[in-house]
Amino acid sequence: MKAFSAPGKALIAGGYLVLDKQFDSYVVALSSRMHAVVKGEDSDSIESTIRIKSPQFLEGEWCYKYNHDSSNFRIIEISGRKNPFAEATVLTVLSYANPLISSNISITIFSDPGYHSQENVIQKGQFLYHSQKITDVAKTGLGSSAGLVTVLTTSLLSFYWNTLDIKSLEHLEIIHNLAQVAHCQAQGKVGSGFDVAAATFGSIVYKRFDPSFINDLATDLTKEEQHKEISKVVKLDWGIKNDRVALPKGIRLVMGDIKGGSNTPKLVSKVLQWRKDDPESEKIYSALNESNMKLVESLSKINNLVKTSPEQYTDILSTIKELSSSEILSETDLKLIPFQEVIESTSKIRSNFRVITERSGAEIEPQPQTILLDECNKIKGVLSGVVPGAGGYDAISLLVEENSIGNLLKAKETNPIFKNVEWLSLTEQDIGIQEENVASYIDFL
Ligand SMILES: Nc1ncnc2c1ncn2[C@@H]1O[C@H](COP(=O)(O)OP(=O)(O)O)[C@@H](O)[C@H]1O
Ligand SMILES: C[C@@](O)(CCOP(=O)(O)OP(=O)(O)O)CC(=O)O
Repeated sequence: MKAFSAPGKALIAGGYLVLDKQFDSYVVALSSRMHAVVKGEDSDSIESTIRIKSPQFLEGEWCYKYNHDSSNFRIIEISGRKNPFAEATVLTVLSYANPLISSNISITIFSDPGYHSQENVIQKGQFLYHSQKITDVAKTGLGSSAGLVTVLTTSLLSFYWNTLDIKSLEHLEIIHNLAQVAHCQAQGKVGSGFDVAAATFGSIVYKRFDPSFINDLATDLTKEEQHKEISKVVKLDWGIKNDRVALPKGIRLVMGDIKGGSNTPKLVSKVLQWRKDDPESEKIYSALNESNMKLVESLSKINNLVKTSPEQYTDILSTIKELSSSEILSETDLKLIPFQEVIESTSKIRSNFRVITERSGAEIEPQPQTILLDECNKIKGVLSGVVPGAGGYDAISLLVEENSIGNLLKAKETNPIFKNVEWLSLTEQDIGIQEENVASYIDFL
């Protein structure tokens, strides 16, 4: 038996731009993780089974069978149940590993509470159990399918390859590329892949791959052809950027779930159409990119400060704790410059998002979110706040001095503007795929 986990994500800079491979984005990996426990044995039957259980959801079990004598990798789910993400992952890893002998594999999935709505649940240990099917439970937007696909890819591959080493960058890239293929095939479209990249590598500055790596994959192939095809594509250098990052010590990411929700594909299609139609769009994209990169740079400056002057840094944090963002901006102490740059670049990211909102009609930072974020900025210790990812009414992400979290809780109690906000109990955990101790899941298997 082995166990692995992969993190959820928040895209704090680079929404929409990340769809285009000329732009970098900043993705934070979260402490809400998707887990998988895998066990399996070889068998001498012609038929192999891969059973995937997700006991936190009603009817959360899918059993895929395939026949070793068959000329192609065709798998069937024995009771006709659908889980496109599980199915595409099984098929992709199977065609890559091309096992010579049959096996029976069982994988149990556990997802941390942050991924789904916490209504009508029973808690067992660290996990929440829902009374509905996975497709009927509301999501919070942390990227459950990317987490699932990535952790499933890792678990299955670890069964077929007992030399799999998730500490090796080369192996991680194989996991990543396979997971991207499976995720795009299950979604029926090739997105930017930032969620799968964060699930694999952790917090990163990310630049996407060329969609042709996946779009050009041939279909209707024999087993040998399919194995060759996927092996060739997985080995290629996809040219992505996945530079590891982490938020500076003492600065916490806080996610506020907004009771509302937006439809990412609809927002994306509006923005892409606007980008084609509006002659000003390239200028606006370029200004947004500049502010994104300024944010990345200022966070990196703060990280350097932590390393080079740790004592001074502790003093700066205790100053910040007492100030709102506008008060930080009016300070003249030179040591505060990188923090002022975080505030200014975030403010520019937001104003560019508002320009796109107005010109495209896609509600990325609609007015209620503007009011909410402006109100957050008045709270002492809150450095900055944005609408993460595609924006809209899904969530807000704040960067907060770690001892000031109490100020947010107080605001929720006293200020009616925060009525629809639920502060999620998660934070950054910058590590991607990691191996876990099987013993911690035994009670739930
Ligand atoms: N814990 C889980 N167990 C089984 N399947 C899961 C789990 N979490 C996610 N999935 C799969 O991912 C799908 C949700 O994907 P999607 O709609 O893209 O949401 P998200 O934006 O969270 O990735 C589910 O319907 C299911 O197929
Ligand atoms: C617009 C985007 O660049 C970012 C969307 O980020 P979200 O984090 O909002 O994504 P979902 O979880 O799929 O809703 C589209 C993309 O990169 O695919």
